[in-house]
Amino acid sequence: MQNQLQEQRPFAVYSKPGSATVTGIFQTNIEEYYLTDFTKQGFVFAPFEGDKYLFIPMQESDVITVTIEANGFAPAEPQPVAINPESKLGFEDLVARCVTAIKTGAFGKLVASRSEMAQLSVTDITKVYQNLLYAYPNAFKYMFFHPASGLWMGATPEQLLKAQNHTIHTVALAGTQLYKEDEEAVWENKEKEEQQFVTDFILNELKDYTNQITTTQPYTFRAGNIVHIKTDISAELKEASLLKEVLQTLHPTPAVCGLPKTKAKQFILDNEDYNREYYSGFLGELNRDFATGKQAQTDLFVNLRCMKINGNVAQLFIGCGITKDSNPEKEFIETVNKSMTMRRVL
Ligand SMILES: C=C(O[C@H]1C=CC=C(C(=O)O)[C@@H]1O)C(=O)O
Repeated sequence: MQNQLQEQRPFAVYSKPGSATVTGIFQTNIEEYYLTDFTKQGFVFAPFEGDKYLFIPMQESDVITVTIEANGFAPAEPQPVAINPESKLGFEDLVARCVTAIKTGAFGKLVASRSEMAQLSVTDITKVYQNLLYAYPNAFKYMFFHPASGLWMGATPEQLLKAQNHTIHTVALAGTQLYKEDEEAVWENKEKEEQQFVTDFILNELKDYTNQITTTQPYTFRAGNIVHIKTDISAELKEASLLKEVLQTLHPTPAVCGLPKTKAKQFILDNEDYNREYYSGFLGELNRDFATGKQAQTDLFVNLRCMKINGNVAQLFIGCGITKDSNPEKEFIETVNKSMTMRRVL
């Protein structure tokens, strides 16, 4: 990884939820590749906005898979975050604007986000990635570098799309509360309704491209120090060649953008005062499982609980779903809670 960084060659290192292995795809040249042909095999890193998807093609890369050695790393509880009053007010104002827009009836839901800076306490970034690996076994943990994007890391709980030949799998994720040991999460009707809304949207979007759609019951799903409501959704693609269409239908998901999707995206671009870049984009394997070498396997995740690292400073990206009942201050606190996912490993 250090070599790739020094020579400015793209790479992706990642470990899937529940997996005991880490896979690395190391591009052997410094070319900038973008995804144009969705039948190609490689690793994709897509932004929130636009269709310039960074791509590390398999043919131009060395692939290594290693087993994670147990080390017993226990993430420390981070120091309380010093809250910047200006960014708190700015975010609360954004949430208030979202609520007003939702109340006009134009949106069912919007996702407001912000970024904040944090100092790294270690100089070796591979150590930060190791911490992520040990701290979040059930997330998709990655480190990605490309000269066009810079260095990113994250531990995301949200699958965008898993495809094995014709069978696809996605999730509807919404609702957030702090994880409490030995206590079952109790969800308010408002949160259950919001999550059902997301499930219904996905089912409706998939119906043109798929048959035999099945869903699980909504269940509580832990992601580090917080929990969400999740429904697993599976379906059969009418044709394998529809992968691109399905992907573009699902991205950006209601968990990171809002409903209706196109209008919500424009609202975000007009109202957020920073550039999301690759936060709330997506990333992962396209048409190949690199650990096993199996083809026709796609495994993509939404880029959440992530950060961009520059020297010893990390830019953390965090957002939350806003509905007509949202309270701006509570939503700000939720972003602080979510930021702990990253702060605990820095
Ligand atoms: C947008 C984020 O989380 C999403 C995923 C799950 C639950 C969410 C929520 O309850 O607001 C968010 O929609 C983020 O972590 O930046």
